Amino acid sequence: MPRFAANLTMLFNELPMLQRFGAARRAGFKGVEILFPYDIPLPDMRASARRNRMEIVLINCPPPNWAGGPLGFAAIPERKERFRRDFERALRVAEALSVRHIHIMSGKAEGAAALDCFIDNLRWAAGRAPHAGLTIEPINPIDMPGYFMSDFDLAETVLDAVAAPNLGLQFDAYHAHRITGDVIGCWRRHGHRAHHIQIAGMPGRHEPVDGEINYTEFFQVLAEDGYDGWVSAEYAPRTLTEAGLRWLQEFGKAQGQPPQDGSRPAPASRGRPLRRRIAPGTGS
Ligand SMILES: O=C(O)C(=O)[C@H](O)CO
Ligand SMILES: [Mg+2]
Repeated sequence: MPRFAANLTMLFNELPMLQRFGAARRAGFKGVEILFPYDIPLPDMRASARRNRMEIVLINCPPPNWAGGPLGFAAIPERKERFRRDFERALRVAEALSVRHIHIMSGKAEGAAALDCFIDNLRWAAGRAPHAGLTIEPINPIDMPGYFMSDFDLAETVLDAVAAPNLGLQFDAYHAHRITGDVIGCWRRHGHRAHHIQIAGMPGRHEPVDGEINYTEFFQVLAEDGYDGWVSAEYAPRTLTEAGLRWLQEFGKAQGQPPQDGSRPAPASRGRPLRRRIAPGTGS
């Protein structure tokens, strides 16, 4: 049964960040994502998460600069040092907040050198923090032109090349729709690699209701596949967040029975909260 998380960078932004943890708990979420955890004192975030018994499920490395700035550095050969510095910072935050996944953003790049660089950086990160859950996420080229990690088959190539158990696919159904036009088909091809799921409606990236993506069917397929990881709401509320949360009650109940015949690939590891402090440079 999926557990639902709220992306606090996009939801409840009627409130200051530290008050959003409580609002998410009261709304029925069990966890949160924070794309920009770098400008809030860690003790305050840790206290707010603990007070509301909310797991921090995902943070970004680095925060996406939606104001037209860089969107990560992991696939940019001449920015390797910057990527590794960003990752060390993200790892410190993830350890301090017991975060389950660090989403590594590729940045804008293209070609074989970018692919080699991305694979090399991910191998380094997976070895630097073997107990950290790491994800890569295909992001559609309409919303993010030039972004390197823009395709699910490319993500599979990278995941196969890195072959690290703590590196998985971040399956954003909104991007899957914009890239392939077939969320269910994309899930059937790639979902067994998914360590984390995000959802949003189309058009407009609002609440996951109505619109072009059939989330009732998607959640039924997740139930049949026995997906037991997190599903995070990463959307822009049409009005106040609370006014658009009917879907959470609806989908929180929708459950099927996973097939007993093993006809679907076993779900990949879904990661776990990062608890062990890993001495710098030891990889252990
Ligand atoms: O853009 C998305 O869908 C993401 O999940 C990134 O982490 C934030 O840009
Ligand atoms: Mg996403």
